[in-house]
Amino acid sequence: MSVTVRVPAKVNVQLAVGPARPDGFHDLANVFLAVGLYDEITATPADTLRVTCEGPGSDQVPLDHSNLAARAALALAARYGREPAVHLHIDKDIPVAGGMAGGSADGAGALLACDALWGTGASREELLDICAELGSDVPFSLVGGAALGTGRGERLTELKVGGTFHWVFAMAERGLSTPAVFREFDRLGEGADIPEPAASQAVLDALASGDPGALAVAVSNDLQPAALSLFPELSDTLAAGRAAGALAALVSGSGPTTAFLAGDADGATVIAGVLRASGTCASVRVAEGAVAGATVV
Ligand SMILES: C[C@@](CO)(OP(=O)(O)O)[C@H](O)COP(=O)(O)OP(=O)(O)OC[C@H]1O[C@@H](n2ccc(N)nc2=O)[C@H](O)[C@@H]1O
Ligand SMILES: Nc1ncnc2c1ncn2[C@@H]1O[C@H](COP(=O)(O)OP(=O)(O)O)[C@@H](O)[C@H]1O
Repeated sequence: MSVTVRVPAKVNVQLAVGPARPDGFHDLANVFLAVGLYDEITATPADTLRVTCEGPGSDQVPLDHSNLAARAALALAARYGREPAVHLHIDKDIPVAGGMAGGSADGAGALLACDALWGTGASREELLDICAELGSDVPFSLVGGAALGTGRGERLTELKVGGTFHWVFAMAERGLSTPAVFREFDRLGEGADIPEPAASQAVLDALASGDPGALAVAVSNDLQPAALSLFPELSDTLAAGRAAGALAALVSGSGPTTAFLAGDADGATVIAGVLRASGTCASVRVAEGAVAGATVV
């Protein structure tokens, strides 16, 4: 018997970053939107814990116990006093090290898959606790939809979404390390008075109304200058998407994936075509949001 779980990627429609905390993390006001690019995680009984991965970028995914899927299985097994005897296979479609929470998706997916396979019956709260131990973005991968993440992003408040938003994502030739982007944020802000992060009412209202024009003027990403500083070529991708008619163009989270908001599905197709022909990115995908979080299929 096997259990397969499908988990979406995310884009941050607001990412407000506070000063570095004593523990090295940053307080955030992180407005997540789950979008329809998916990893699938299949859990099958096995003699010992084993991870395999296929799909674009899978050669950059660790297959040892540092993999977030393996860490999720180990955490659940430890909590329920059982052996983590499971083969976790990741079918990857979320760009690796792309700022779209692919590793987090695999962590949340493996947790849900093992819970179902082992009949653990963990409560939603327990699963969310384990997710928060695994990483700041992992709880959102479980929940999906749209949510405001506070603290380091792990404390979630679900948000209303009043319509479908059409996105285009441009994948870069190489990845960016999330800790490196936060370090660059600190370096760029040295000596400045960085305010405590707060959710933007304009972003929350735009999500609730489902109006892409309103969302386009409200989106923001405090990590964008740091990502552009480490990866200046991303400015060309952003410019190409804007010229193609994107209502908004921004770096997704810590990058380097760039995200383009379209007015409708046809607009997204046009933007995707222009970006593909622009030579400013490695590949291009179209996806809608909000979509559901980790789901057993
Ligand atoms: C920036 C965001 C935006 O959603 O995601 P990505 O764009 O990378 O996917 C997240 O905050 C990333 O979350 P996640 O990838 O789970 O990060 P974690 O494993 O918890 O932390 C990795 C490292 O990022 C930095 N970090 C992360 C979260 C946070 N609030 N403050 C931080 O300073 C720390 O250096 C930490 O050691
Ligand atoms: N299951 C996983 N899938 C992808 N990367 C993983 C996974 N587990 C651990 N990692 C590590 O996490 C790093 C960040 O990857 P990822 O989560 O895809 O990007 P991001 O944090 O930018 O959204 C990778 O470079 C890789 O070393």
